[in-house]
Amino acid sequence: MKNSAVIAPSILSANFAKLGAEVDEVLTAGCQWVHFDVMDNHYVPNLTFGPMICKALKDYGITAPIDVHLMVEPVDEMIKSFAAAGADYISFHPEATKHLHRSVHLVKELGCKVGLVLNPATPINLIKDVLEDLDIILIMSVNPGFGGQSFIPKTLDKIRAVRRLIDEHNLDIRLSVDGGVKPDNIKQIFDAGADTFVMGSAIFASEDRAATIKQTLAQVN
Ligand SMILES: O=C(CO)[C@H](O)[C@H](O)COP(=O)(O)O
Ligand SMILES: [Fe+2]
Repeated sequence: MKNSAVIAPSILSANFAKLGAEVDEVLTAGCQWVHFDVMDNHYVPNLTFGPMICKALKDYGITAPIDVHLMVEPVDEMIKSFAAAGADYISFHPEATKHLHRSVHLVKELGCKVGLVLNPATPINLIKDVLEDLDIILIMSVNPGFGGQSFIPKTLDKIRAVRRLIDEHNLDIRLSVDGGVKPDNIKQIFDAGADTFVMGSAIFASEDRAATIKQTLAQVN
């Protein structure tokens, strides 16, 4: 069964020089989470920000859940650092750890909710053995590493398949979609079974962010 819809703005597309204010703005306009893209120039060919910025957002007073998307390899040290920095959800790519069960349980032992991320060409089979341990599954609808890419339509099949898997096992797992989500395709993604929507450029590059967020929320509620 689907959870209530959540919009998680990806700060990858925010203006880092005024990050706190940018995050306040999109939360006030109705977004519920903050999506935090961590890239290491190793697992993906790009470099972003680390746990210090996560802690800075918490210290600034952000109380919305922080949804950390680790695009790093290996994962365990960053899991520890982000748990200490106040992350609420920590998701990582299953192929970025040698010991998937151990890394999944590390997140849980540190008191965070845990997610696994499937790239467009990563088979769902890879997460089946730990399915019941998960709080969220993040389906990448672009190849990871950059904001502002176009949604890959074929990933709608994977969203439908993961929704079936969650429902068949009667599990309470959020199904999130990340990459190229926009007001003009979100309804399709929602209908395919997603309940959590990461949006970076569509929100932060919008000339009227509040209107874009309102228009987006109206389609998933
Ligand atoms: O994980 C990501 C990239 O690897 C980002 O979360 C994602 O691309 C969001 O940005 P946009 O909505 O602009 O596609
Ligand atoms: Fe992401």
